Amino acid sequence: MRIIEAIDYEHMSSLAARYLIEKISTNPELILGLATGGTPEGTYKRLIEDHRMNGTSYKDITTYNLDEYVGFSPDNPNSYHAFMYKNLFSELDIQENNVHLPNGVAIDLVEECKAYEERIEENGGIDIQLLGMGSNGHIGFNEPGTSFEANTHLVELTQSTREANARFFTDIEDVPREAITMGIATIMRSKEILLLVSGETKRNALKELLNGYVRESFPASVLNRHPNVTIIADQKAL
Ligand SMILES: O=P(O)(O)OC[C@H]1O[C@](O)(CO)[C@@H](O)[C@@H]1O
Repeated sequence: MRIIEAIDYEHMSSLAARYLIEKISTNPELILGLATGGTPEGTYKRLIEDHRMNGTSYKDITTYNLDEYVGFSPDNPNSYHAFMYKNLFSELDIQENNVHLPNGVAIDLVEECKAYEERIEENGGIDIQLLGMGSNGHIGFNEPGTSFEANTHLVELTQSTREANARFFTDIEDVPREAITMGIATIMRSKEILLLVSGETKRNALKELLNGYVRESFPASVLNRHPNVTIIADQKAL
């Protein structure tokens, strides 16, 4: 596990963007795993800036997002589909057919999870997965206690995650109770992982991850078993 120390959120975002741009430049057909939440927003801003200024192209890039709320269709402004289009995709030359997120309004949600997993496999797997981490150690929406064997699946969100995500909603009651998420096993099959950690609220979680004790009660600890993980963390988190 490599750790890159950033001065602050802005610096972390610049380093992460540069890291991804280099990967995209080396492999224009990269299969990129993406995350939502506050952590990667700054990185996405910088990818957009670079696309405008330097013309880095995404036309042959394929993306798979980690998760989506159950019951939210792509046109719901609080869906992760909408988040990704607003914060990244609408500003890039990415092809809509190459963008993948779980369908939170699928009639058969279990079948949707299976199909999502299969699509990733058929594409040859994720080359690099961008991750944030919840303060309880969740990655994607894999809450503490999730089996490390889990593939893409349906989850019930914990109260702490709903509270943390309530800032994106007008009322906590509007935060969904269920989501579809890539599983820990899905994430671990990525060839490479880039984890971003910023701020004091993540300091304890990062400490837990770095102490190397791997356990299902702290999902991010599984990253200690992955052969190719880079963490970019800012000073407040370190
Ligand atoms: O980046 P944030 O908003 O702190 O969230 C942490 C993690 O929790 C999630 O919101 C759950 O999916 C991830 O998208 C994110 O990486």
